Amino acid sequence: MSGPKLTPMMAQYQKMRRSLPDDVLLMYRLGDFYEMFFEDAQNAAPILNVALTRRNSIPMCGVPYHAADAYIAKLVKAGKRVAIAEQTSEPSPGKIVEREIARIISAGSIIEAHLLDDARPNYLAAVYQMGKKWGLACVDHTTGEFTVAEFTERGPLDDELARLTPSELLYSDEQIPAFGALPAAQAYDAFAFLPDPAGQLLKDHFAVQSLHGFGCAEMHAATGAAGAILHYLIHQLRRPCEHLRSLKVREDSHLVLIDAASQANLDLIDSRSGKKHTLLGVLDRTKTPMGARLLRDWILHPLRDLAQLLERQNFIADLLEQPFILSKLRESLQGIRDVERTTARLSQGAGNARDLQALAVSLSHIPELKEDLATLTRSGDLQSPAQPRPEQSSTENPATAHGSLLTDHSSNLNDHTDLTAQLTTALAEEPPATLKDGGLIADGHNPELDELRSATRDGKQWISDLQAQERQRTGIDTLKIKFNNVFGYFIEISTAKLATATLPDDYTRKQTMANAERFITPALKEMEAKVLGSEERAKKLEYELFLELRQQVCEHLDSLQQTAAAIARLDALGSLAETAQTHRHCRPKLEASRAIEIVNGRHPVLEQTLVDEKFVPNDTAFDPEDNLLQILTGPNMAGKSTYIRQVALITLMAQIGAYVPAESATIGLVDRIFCRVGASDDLSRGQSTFMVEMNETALILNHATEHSLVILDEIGRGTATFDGLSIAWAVAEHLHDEIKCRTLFATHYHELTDLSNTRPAVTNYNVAVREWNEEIIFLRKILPGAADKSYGIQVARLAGLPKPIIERAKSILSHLELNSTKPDAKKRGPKAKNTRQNDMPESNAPQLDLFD
Ligand SMILES: Nc1ncnc2c1ncn2[C@@H]1O[C@H](COP(=O)(O)OP(=O)(O)OP(=O)(O)O)[C@@H](O)[C@H]1O
Repeated sequence: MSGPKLTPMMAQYQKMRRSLPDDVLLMYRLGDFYEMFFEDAQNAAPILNVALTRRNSIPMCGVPYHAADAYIAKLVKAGKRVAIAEQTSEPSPGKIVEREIARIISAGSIIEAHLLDDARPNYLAAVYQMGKKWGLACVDHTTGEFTVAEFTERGPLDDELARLTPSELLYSDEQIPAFGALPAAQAYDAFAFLPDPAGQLLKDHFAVQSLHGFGCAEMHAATGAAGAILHYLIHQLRRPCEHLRSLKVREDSHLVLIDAASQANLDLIDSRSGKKHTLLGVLDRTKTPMGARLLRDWILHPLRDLAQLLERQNFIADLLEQPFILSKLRESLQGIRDVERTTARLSQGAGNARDLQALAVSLSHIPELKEDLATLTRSGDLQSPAQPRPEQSSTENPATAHGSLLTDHSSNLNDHTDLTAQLTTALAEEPPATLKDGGLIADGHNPELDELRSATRDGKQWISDLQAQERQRTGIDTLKIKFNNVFGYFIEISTAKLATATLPDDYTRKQTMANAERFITPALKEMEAKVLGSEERAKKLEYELFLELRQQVCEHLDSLQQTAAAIARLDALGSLAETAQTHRHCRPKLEASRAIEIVNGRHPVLEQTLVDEKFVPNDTAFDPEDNLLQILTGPNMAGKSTYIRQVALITLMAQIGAYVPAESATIGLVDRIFCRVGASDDLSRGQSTFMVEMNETALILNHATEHSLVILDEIGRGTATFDGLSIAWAVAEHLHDEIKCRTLFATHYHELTDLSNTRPAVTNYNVAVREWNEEIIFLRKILPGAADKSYGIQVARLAGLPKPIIERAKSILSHLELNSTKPDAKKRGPKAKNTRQNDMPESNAPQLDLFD
């Protein structure tokens, strides 16, 4: 940056700027403003919508410091990282004010509540590849959650990233080809990822001899990533990391794996039609942000572990048996704020008195929660534990399952009575958001503060009494005592009154206004010094007392984190119980089998959002011996996709421990759920409809096991009919013969129904419709057997296709049916031919010989 000679201040700026990575914007405190210069100013001004000016030909822009948060938020949302340089010395003549970078704010490390979504975590992740291992580490800096995982294939790593959707993703700057294209990816110093320095940094941070205690001593790829995150937070972003207390290994062998495409296809947490139309939208009745985040995590990470699932189910059952306790528990939770994020913020030296107050309010509800749990335990004990509940699996021990989660909750809920009392008595009723302007601490908490406050009050009273005295002394009845920031207190007399009055000798003229004159007296200034002095001292003292209180909170960091986690679990389970109660969900029987039996199952989301129609329930039965691959045919719009997704969602809900929308259900636990639906382009990755479809199908064929559940909605439609049908046929055969997984296959290829003739465990189903006066009536009922017709043209008419087109289509259809060589073609409907002729196809090529 050549140009005019730099002032000492600009030289200081340049030095600081050079110490930062190029893409970090530097906001540099200058009095009441944060200023940006050079390219930073040019980049930031349009994002912030502020004027770009020039001084000595240096481009600059600035924002007032008191409104900086909103501006920083805009920059972070625009994907920028922002360094904040604060003044660290008082201005003094002839000396340049010293400045230091206080912190760097980046999307993955923000802790400011207004920049965050309460209901979702905010992850900073790192990935690292070592040979055939992919390591992943993930920190939620807002809560202190720190996890690691390792993968032996790249696909599951990408799936987990899709679930976590980190706001920022670090990768080694030597591994750009592997990770550079991932969303939010950012290269970071390769050295920080090396197992030795990374492991050492982790050990130093957690003050442990080895990482064995965390179960990840041998996970070098993952701990490399974890070490790099810590390095980045501490050394580059300069963030306090006290609240990162342990490392947790995410074991995917305990989880039902759901790949990124299936997650999207099942509308688990996001959907194009909004949150209301997602599974999370239906299940989330949580009362606290912690509960909301946990429930979201459960939906993305269903469990395979029967014991854990039964624990969750039993707890929900207990709550449902005691509806009074359920509503009491939820009422208590209502009063609890984000203990997890508040504690994390306070432990990082951030947060204000309102955070302390929110914490105190939250903690004050813990005794009620504990009481609710105690009542549940007592009522649980009254029911004979020797009698398993009818819905329970025979493999469980009901007494243990009932007790352990309750005991767990109770013992992890620490009521922190002393801390709560201390905070409640110390804090003012309505403290401000600022820290240094006073008003934080309640009267009666600190004698010195009380004295200073009363001195201020007395002084102010003296000053206000002075007005009456001075009016009497001068005979001017309009004389006023006023205050401003420049002169402090002064006496103001209108020019008109002055003309006729004689002022006392101790009046000194201070300022002449258009219609008035301002004066001071030694007595007034003396009292002013006392008032302002004590006010200043009081503010300082309040700030110190606040820091003391914050420090006390930090001393309870571990137990507060533990309490927050227990609240989150109670809230998530309470929410599932409430949903079960409201929507008449039933407790599914869980077992380690390959069966699924659902009576009168409903689609959890659609049944809540249907407006004109009533949802029609349907049964499902999978049996490993003779009903493993179900082929579902039926007209467009009949309800095929809804039905097959409903089965996947019920299975998934059962495996987060929730109740399910059915009259009864038995779910043989699945290890993975695959859901491939419809054809969609992935233009952003430059893939055609057909390629996306085949990629997803390949993923299923390569990864499904006999314990998986596979939902296929139309495969092979993105290519020529014969090719598509052949692929669909071969896929179905492979799933049935080789993988032997439970599969629901919705298709318009009616030919596929012939598979049931040669395969023992293939069963055909169709969605019932009725024809009436050329109209089609959807009955939404799944019946055994193949569909007899497609009704495509009727549905097209319902959709509003012009009449001439419909008529023409009908005549083409009857011609096609007549010309088809397949004996039962007429019964089954049209078989489009792979032809480019404009008029009727002439060819008589047999369609199904391929498979006969
Ligand atoms: N069981 C049901 N009860 C009530 N309405 C239903 C039911 N199933 C589906 N519907 C309604 O029918 C609409 C179409 O359902 P769906 O998309 O499942 O049909 P489809 O057979 O898969 O159609 P296509 O073959 O064209 O993809 C849904 O949006 C819903 O409004």
